[in-house]
Amino acid sequence: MGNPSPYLLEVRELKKHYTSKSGLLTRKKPVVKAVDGISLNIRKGEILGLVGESGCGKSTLGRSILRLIEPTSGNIVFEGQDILAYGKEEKRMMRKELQIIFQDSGAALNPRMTVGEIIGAPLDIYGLAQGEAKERRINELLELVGLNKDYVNRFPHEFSGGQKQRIGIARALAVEPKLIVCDEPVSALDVSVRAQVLNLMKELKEKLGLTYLFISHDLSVVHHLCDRVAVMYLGKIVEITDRNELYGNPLHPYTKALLSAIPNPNPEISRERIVLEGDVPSPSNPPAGCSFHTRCPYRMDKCSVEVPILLQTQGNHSVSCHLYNDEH
Ligand SMILES: Nc1ncnc2c1ncn2[C@@H]1O[C@H](COP(=O)(O)OP(=O)(O)OP(=O)(O)O)[C@@H](O)[C@H]1O
Repeated sequence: MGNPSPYLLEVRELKKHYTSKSGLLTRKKPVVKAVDGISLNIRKGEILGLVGESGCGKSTLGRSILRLIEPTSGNIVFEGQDILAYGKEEKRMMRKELQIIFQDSGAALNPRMTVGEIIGAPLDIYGLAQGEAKERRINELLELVGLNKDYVNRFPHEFSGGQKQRIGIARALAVEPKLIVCDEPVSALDVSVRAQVLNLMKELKEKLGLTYLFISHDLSVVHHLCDRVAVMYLGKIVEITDRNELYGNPLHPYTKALLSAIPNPNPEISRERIVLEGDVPSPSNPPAGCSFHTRCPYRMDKCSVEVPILLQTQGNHSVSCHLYNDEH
């Protein structure tokens, strides 16, 4: 039976609560609500950006989608199948469809393996190519990511940061995945090579019909690449909409503050700088009501009591904030 849903991936009410080991001796174990009830969809061929400050739960969400971390509750539906219900073998096969690219590609590459061995390993694991066919495929993958096929016998330490990230991308592509979770893939790179790697990722997406969940704390990078953007704060999505809508008409005070911190290339458009008060609260003890209210310049009395729902305001634009919930 085909997949009647228009979405490649559907995440429903996903939670990942970590139970800290340091609480073993105390009566109540502290629970870190890293992902706390997230719902989102990704269409085939789309790039969904996921932004938010450090510690808001972006990586936990990305890794939970691949089941590299087991979620606490919720549903993850990929091509119409609930992947959280998968057993060991189904999960192994699922990893062929869903791949990840990490920020620190250097650390993710085995220093004792040659580039050919690194890229060839997934081909062996899934029995995709052997002998000459495997060699051809490795060369093809190197070419695809813009690396010379003569590099095949070199080791990771012989490459620059940008080249290592290209090797990581080639390894992820080896199994012909449908969805790639890109976890801060250019954050560790020099500014001069960032654009090259981002352009490569965009080209590969078009050429191979890929779909990305693109995690970044850098809103300029997300603007360059993504079709839609989800903004995350303390384990929850606070706003999600099309890229141009988010950058042109941000609704949530947190999104407005994040955008106001990006240097403005056009001096004719003056943007009010919103400075947030205080630090991000701990996800093991999030504030009651709207979790952003402790830092929000527009907070009202009800914000410290009631949790706002993620409400669709117009078209594709959803926001969770009492300022808008009251209007609709
Ligand atoms: N294994 C773990 N055990 C307990 N807490 C964890 C664990 N992994 C992450 N956390 C906590 O969960 C929260 C979310 O972390 P996560 O790494 O997902 O955030 P992030 O938005 O990706 O941050 P960054 O951009 O810094 O990587 C943080 O408070 C973090 O300390």
